[in-house]
Amino acid sequence: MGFLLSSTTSTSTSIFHHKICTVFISKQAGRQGFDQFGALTLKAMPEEKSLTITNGSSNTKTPHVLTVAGSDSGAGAGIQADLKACAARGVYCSTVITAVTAQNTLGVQDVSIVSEESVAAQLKSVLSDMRVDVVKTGMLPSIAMVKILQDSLKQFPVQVLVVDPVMVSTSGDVLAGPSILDTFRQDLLPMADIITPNLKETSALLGGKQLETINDMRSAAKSLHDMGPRNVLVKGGDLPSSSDAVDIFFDGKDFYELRSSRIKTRNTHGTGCTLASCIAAELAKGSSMLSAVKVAKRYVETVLEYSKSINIGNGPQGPFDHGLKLKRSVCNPSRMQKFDPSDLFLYAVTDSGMNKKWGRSITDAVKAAIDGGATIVQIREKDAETGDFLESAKACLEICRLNNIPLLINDRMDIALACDADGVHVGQSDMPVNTVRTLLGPDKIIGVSCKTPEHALKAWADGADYIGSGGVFPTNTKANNRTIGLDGLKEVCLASKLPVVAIGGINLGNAREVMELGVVNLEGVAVVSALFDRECVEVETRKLHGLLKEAVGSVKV
Ligand SMILES: Nc1ncnc2c1ncn2[C@@H]1O[C@H](COP(=O)(O)OP(=O)(O)O)[C@@H](O)[C@H]1O
Ligand SMILES: Cc1ncc(COP(=O)(O)O)c(N)n1
Ligand SMILES: [Mg+2]
Repeated sequence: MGFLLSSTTSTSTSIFHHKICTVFISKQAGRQGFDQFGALTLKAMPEEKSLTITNGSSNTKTPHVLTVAGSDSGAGAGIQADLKACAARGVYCSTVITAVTAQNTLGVQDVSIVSEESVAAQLKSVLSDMRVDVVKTGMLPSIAMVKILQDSLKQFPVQVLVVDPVMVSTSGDVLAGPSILDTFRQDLLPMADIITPNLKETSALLGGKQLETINDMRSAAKSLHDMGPRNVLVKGGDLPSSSDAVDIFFDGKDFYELRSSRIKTRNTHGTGCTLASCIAAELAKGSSMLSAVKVAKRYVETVLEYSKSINIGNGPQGPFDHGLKLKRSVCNPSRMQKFDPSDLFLYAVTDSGMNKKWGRSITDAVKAAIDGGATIVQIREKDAETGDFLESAKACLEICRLNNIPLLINDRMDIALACDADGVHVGQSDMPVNTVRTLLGPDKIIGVSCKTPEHALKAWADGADYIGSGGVFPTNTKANNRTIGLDGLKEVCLASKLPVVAIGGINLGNAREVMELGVVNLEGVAVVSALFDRECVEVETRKLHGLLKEAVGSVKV
């Protein structure tokens, strides 16, 4: 994905742009950094006009955008897009609904305008109580609503106003008629810190001006700026002559050409609302205007690319996936069922050293363990490089998913997230369990190594799903690992509110003793050497599986 920004002064005659990866070029000198989408950026510079939000105690303030817009029943645009965009960008979003539209991927079927009293009351409710940083407007379907907004903001001022002068949807349907134009020009635009019209809206605001080239967009941005807004972003999503998606940003002094690749997709319904909300969200977080616009554009490009093949509705214009989650659950379904403690019955933990010693790949090792009856797999690659570890994890995950066996990653939460593994197993000195739970979310499996009843109780309180307790017997796999013995294991099991898997030196010779401890929450054994430091993993796993079944007299499918 390329994305380029170039800057020229308003007096310069030509816009220059260099399509070199993701480097932004500015005539102004500034510090370089990377934004959250990986693009090299120029940090806000002293001379750059900044709309930085100053919230006294800004460290503890939750950034808050209020969107004043119409509802879209198809949830691709309008209020629904604004809520999703703000959520995706980590900003709280409250809502004032100005109209209820019946919309889908075919277009707009009905518009019902909310009463002026209700809009005024909604504005008052939110603005009088909640500390709103940025107000973002979308569909304002009547002159009265613009006036109400103006009055409300006089009574309850906010620091920034982002105006998306919605008039025509991407589908071409009219959402605010031409009678509103004078009010937009005279009242709304002068209040705005930034306006974000699309080409049709730009043309309408300028009395029907033809817009066919990037130069036309540039002069239009200047004309709109003359109407009073502090900044103008003319969006070129619909510019037919351009193979890239080019927007022109003008701050009254400099023009910036924001260029990204044009994603080939039908799923562009709501791009305008999303862009404006994302700008508002970044401003609420304290960004300067130019950085906010750059991040928002990159966000739109990223979500369009990610969502290009999702399939919602039968019409020509589909919505996209603000949260970057839908495709994963459709194309790469994770194990949908919840964690089942009986999965811990025969827990195979890989060891890169042993696989190397026996000349087998990690995927062969995992496959053999599953064929022999392993009921859960953990990949433990202490020495692997991150890139190699990720590739191994992805390959093992494919095998595990085919066999409906959960795959956990030892310690490396980043690897688990990157490959969408079923969970992680952490030790006492790894990332704290409550942090792992926050980062992995409620659905992933988290296991913790515990040696004491105190560890076990903490694991439960912190949100783990199971504990691994040991080393039960002496083992070579872990240096300096205190052995707790069968008594220690039993003590931990009795204290634990979570299911337990025993670990440490367990093999065909002692597994029976472990399973016969007679504590209900001891679900199984985790094994490294007894499976992987052997010539034939499948045979060893099968033998251990048989022995465990005999020991508990139950069958694990
Ligand atoms: N196919 C696309 N690929 C990449 N970016 C796009 C695409 N379509 C629109 N955009 C971007 O989405 C944003 C919204 O633009 P636009 O579609 O022109 O506005 P609106 O949705 O209000 O009609 C702009 O930043 C534009 O460049
Ligand atoms: C309620 C509502 N507000 C705004 C738009 C503009 O949508 P788009 O971003 O597709 O131009 C819309 N279609 N519906
Ligand atoms: Mg659009």
